[in-house]
Amino acid sequence: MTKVKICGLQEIEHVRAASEAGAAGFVFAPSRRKVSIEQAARLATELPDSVEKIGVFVNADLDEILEAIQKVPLTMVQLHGDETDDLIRSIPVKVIQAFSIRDADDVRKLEQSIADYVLVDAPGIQHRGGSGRRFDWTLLEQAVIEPGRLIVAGGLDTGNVEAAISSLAPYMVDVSSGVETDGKKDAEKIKNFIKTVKGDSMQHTTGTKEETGFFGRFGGQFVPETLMRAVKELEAAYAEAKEDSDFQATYHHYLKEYVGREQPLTFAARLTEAWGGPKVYLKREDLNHTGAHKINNAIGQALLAIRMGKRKIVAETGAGQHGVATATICALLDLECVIFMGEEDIRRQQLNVFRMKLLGAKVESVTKGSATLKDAVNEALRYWVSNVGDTHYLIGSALGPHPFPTMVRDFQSVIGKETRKQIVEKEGRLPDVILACVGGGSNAIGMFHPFVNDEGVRLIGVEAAGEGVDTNRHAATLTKGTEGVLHGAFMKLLQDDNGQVQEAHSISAGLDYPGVGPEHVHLEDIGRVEYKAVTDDEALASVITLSRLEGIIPALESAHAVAEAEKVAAAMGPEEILVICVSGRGDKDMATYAEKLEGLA
Ligand SMILES: O=C(O)c1ccccc1NCC(=O)[C@H](O)[C@H](O)COP(=O)(O)O
Repeated sequence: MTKVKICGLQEIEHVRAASEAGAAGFVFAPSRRKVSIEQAARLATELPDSVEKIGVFVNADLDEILEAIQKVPLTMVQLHGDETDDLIRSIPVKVIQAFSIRDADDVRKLEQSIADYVLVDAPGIQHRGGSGRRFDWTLLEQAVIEPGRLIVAGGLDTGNVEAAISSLAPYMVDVSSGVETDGKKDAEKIKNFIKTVKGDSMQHTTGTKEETGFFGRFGGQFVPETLMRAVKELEAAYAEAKEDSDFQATYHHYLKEYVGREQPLTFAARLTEAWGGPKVYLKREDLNHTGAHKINNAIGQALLAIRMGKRKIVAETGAGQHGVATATICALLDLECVIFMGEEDIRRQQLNVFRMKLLGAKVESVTKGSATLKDAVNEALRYWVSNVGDTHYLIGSALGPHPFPTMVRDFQSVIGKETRKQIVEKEGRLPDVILACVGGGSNAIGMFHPFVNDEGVRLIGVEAAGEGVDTNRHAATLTKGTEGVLHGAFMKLLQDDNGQVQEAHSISAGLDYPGVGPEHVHLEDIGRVEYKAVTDDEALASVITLSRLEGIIPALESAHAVAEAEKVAAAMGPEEILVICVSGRGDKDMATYAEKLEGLA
């Protein structure tokens, strides 16, 4: 499906109108539409991650382009001048090279372009682009250029864009003048242009229909009638909050002042040397207040609950990290807090149980089923059904009925956004490989989401193989599971032939879950993310590796990502870059480490 770029944005209301487009353009070249880097950075915060942020330059020097990539941050760069191939090669994000089309010679020039995309435009009048004029599309009939690289611009509007698409079949259409009235952007025209191009099929471009809660075929709202009202209320409240700059500012205030963000992307020098392959970087979610990534989501949802007038929170917890994060934020914001936790996990995570109680939460022990995370989610959902009037269910992973998977992903995307900015600052380019552990999948989806459109970045999720994926004691849902409904969403899960949910096993309580977030299932389905499984023993060995080489004792969950990273690194070269998300620290796992690693540690 053809993507839309709205170019020359300068005002917040127009940026918001462009939020359903595939791309937004900021002009840094001389023009009446010119913006400063600082202005573009402010405007870009209004756009969802799914929208490409494109900087338009005319013969700018590399330093200016790099500064804008870093500060806005830009995901693509559009060059409208006489830029050299050397400059194009030095740019660490995807590049669009613009060509003015007057005759067949111009068409031959664009065929030689080394850029990722070529943009065809009418010759400028006062400036190099944004003229509002069309060029002769028939000149492109003989052009040798893959449609997947072609972007059409120049004099497009709602009246002619369908004809441009049917005659040129481009990857993207680009408009500026055609969505303006009296030389200023017009929000209605922007929305109409997007609607005209995308029509009813708008949601299919990424293979997701997030506003209806589906990622491809996965997700949805499979809940009893008694919960439907609460789920719909939450959906509407989150849709509003997401667009509300005051809500976003409050959320980011807590991330900075309370959680301690941004967290470093630490270069792991000794690990790099020991593995003898790529440069290894660690994204340090272990340094967050409360010790793991879980607090990023707990803060967002607690603020949303208050916005909805709900001052009681129910949550589930496996390893206890989400329970502690929830109890912490409830203490801070004076909310009543009930946490459901499996009896088996209470035994494994004594320290976190005490922390939750100390913070004022009520911890309810769940003895049903395997007495682990799945059973805790069941009980938390039951509690929510009975108390839905004044209680918010603060789910801890990218699971559950819509809007939970999208909402949790959005709150956790701070991990990937920071990583993206930091690696460009440190290395001037994006990494080759990123790994994160997957239980329900929240740290992984938060890390992966800002990179999903970067085809050159290999994304690897690591599940728990427990005692081996060929035994019946593992939690490798994506590797071994089959499609079905669990906890309100269509996903992959471990189930028997009668659809009965099977018990999962992992030494790590946070990965010990028989389902997985629906967006991960979709990303596996379309082949964008690879999912691997690591055994209990391999994870334990990596706890020692990271502790001894970097002085970082990881959580058992994060150690799974480290173990797979070691295997992946073996096939990589020294010029390559690998990033591991260290989702949490190992304090909570000390009893397990003392028992299992005695004699080794
Ligand atoms: O918009 C400008 O003023 C501009 C100035 C210098 C270089 C590029 C510029 N704009 C790029 C674009 O807006 C689009 O790529 C395209 O040219 C839009 O064309 P149109 O819809 O005809 O305004």
